[in-house]
Amino acid sequence: MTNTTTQANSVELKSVHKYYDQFHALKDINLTIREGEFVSFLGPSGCGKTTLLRTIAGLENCTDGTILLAGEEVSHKPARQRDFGIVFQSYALFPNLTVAENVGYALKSQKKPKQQIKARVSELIELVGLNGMAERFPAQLSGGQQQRVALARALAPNPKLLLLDEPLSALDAKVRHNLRAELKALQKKTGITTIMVTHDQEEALAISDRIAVLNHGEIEQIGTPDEIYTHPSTDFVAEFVGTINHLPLTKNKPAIVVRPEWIKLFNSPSEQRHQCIILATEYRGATTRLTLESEATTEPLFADIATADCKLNHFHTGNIAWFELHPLVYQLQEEESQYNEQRATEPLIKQTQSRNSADKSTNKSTNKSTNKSTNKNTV
Ligand SMILES: Nc1ncnc2c1ncn2[C@@H]1O[C@H](COP(=O)(O)OP(=O)(O)OP(=O)(O)O)[C@@H](O)[C@H]1O
Repeated sequence: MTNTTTQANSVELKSVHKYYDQFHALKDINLTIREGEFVSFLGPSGCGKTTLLRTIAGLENCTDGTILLAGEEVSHKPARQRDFGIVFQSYALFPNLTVAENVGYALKSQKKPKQQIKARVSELIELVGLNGMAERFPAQLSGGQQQRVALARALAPNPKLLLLDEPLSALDAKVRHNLRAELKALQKKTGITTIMVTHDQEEALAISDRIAVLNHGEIEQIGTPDEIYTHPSTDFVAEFVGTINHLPLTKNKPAIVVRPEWIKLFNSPSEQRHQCIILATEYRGATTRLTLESEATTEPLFADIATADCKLNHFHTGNIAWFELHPLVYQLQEEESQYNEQRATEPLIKQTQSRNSADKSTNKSTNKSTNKSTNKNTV
């Protein structure tokens, strides 16, 4: 991607802080969202996701820092002067207006010509899959349908930015799942720059181009779903976005995150397999979560095994089995080693210009100590 600040519909935050009286809710937020990107703010309750979204919208003032929308500074502009559409968890539709009237509401307020409003409303009703429901009232719609209306209403004035505050949380699992896929398709079709707040890691992984993981008002990591899941930069990110086992595989190699589905289980030994006992099983439908105890590790391991394999191989509580790690784990460890070596040598190069060689070892150990995850298990 090219320089984001020149992109028409990008969002840029520089050193943004937000205080509620003495409480520091957002701490030095630096973030660039590219035109057409779908970015999710993910994190536990109270970490500041909604505050960050509302600050971008101008529904909260930022205490310090700069916010640019489409290259224009809006840090102190009121919400009505920022060009966004917003969808809340609670739908917030006008109960006394029909679907068509709800969708066309903003256009009517802008005194657009009637024919233009009618055409745009029809286009949007079709876009969100509500054909034939234009004359219904919100109370005559399901939750998923109401959220489609809210989405159409937010998109009607053709805003530069779409803000979604937990838009799917109030829906039941099946509807949420379907609407999530539709939302992603719709966002790609319209190309609108979108920010979504969610506390649901699976949802964020499924729908986003990039995810910003927040913790205590700070961005812990921003990256693609795969970067966040496979290369979490802190223990907090690793544990929030899935389950982890920490395994330093060989001495002098970095400890890395091993996801439960990266453990393979067998009912016979081999050279690279480690014997274990199955301490517990948790049925999850397609997969079963096994807790394994092994002399090769100092802590129990979590392994997600296809339920069909568990049945065939009698992986039941109390039984003996043998585990090995998926080859991906060794590849990731190699990548991690190279990355750490790079990090350790970069400052050294700079230092040789100004310091003597005796400083090198100190610097290297400092870098090592900042590496993520100290580990307990050894395989
Ligand atoms: N108006 C307010 N006055 C004082 N503190 C507030 C206000 N709004 C939010 N906070 C505090 O700021 C912090 C962040 O709140 P925020 O609603 O942004 O969190 P969140 O990550 O969206 O959480 P959730 O997922 O539960 O909605 C919380 O500790 C909250 O109590």
